[in-house]
Amino acid sequence: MLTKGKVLRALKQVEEPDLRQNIVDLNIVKSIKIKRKNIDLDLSLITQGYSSKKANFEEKIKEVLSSIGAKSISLRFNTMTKKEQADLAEKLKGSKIASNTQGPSLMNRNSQTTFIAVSSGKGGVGKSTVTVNLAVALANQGWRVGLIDADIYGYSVPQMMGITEKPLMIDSLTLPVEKYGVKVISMGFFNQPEEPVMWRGPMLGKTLRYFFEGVYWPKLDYMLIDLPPGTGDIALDIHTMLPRSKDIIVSTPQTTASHIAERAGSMAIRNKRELIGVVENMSYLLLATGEKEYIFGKNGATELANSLDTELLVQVPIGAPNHQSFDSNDAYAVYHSESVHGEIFGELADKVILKTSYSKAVQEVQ
Ligand SMILES: Nc1ncnc2c1ncn2[C@@H]1O[C@H](COP(=O)(O)OP(=O)(O)OP(=O)(O)O)[C@@H](O)[C@H]1O
Repeated sequence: MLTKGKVLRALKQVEEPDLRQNIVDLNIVKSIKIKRKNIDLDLSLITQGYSSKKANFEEKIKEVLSSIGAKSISLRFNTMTKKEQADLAEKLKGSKIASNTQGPSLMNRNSQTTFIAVSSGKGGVGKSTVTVNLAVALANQGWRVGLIDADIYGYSVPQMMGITEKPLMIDSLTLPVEKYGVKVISMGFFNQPEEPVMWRGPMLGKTLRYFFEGVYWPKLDYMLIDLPPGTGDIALDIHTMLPRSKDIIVSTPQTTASHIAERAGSMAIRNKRELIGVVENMSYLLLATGEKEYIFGKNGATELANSLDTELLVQVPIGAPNHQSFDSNDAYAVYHSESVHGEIFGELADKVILKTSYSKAVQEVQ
């Protein structure tokens, strides 16, 4: 016989896709009526914007209820009131709701998330391209990945990933936007396109802090941070906020770029942070014959890695992602996982996982 208890138990298997919490704990299930094998549910969606994902959600509910013997299932959807949203935001902020989310405790000492800051000494070398594609490659392997676009003035991640959606807000809590399995937050979500960001100094620090603490991050294995170029305030702020973060330095083959990248790397070393290694971008042209033409010279990044006493992780050739169309919604900087570039980023993900898992294991043993 179907009982409310059985139905609730079954519904606990259904997750709200943004918060990755079961819909019973989130107070989404408002009422359950059972008549023999017919179930009638009232559900309250967290926000209106969420309704685009309703289809998946409906399917999963029907699946779990059928599995306990329901023959007909009817669902009625509503949206939470402002008061219900505020209560939920409060609960989430206190992380009272469940232990499998990080919530605002992303930076707490016991967090299992590996923070990786991607920096470059100079702008335009492909730092954001590397961050985005590494994030996607890690997510493709099933890791839970977040990406903070900390380039507050020069944000480019939303456009690069083809994100047109805005983040969901539950009262004062912001939910990151998910694309290609990566949870993303960027200043670009809070501004109109082309609007210059006029904030300076303290506001910048506050924005960054909000990205870490005011955003509801689900539990993550990796959090990638796309730093602004150079060794300026934001880079320093991040490193003060996240002393445990590890660094990847992006450079191009030209010696000048490497020299500047070296400054970013030396800063990491001075601050006693772990350098995962160097990524050389725009290293060569891949000719139709399969040969590599090193048009900007060959040894820049190897020398850089040697001088920083670290490893050259991968060399990424010159070449744009080969999309079918280039309409404005295309993720113009995300390479297909089976392309030459995609495979190189897969290799980069493997190296990053190996290097960071090793140091994690060592930390755990100590
Ligand atoms: N391997 C590559 N081949 C071809 N074009 C590339 C490659 N890597 C990056 N680009 C292009 O170069 C430009 C700069 O890249 P990107 O924005 O990633 O650099 P950045 O270092 O993050 O720049 P900024 O410092 O301005 O944020 C972009 O138009 C990007 O699409």
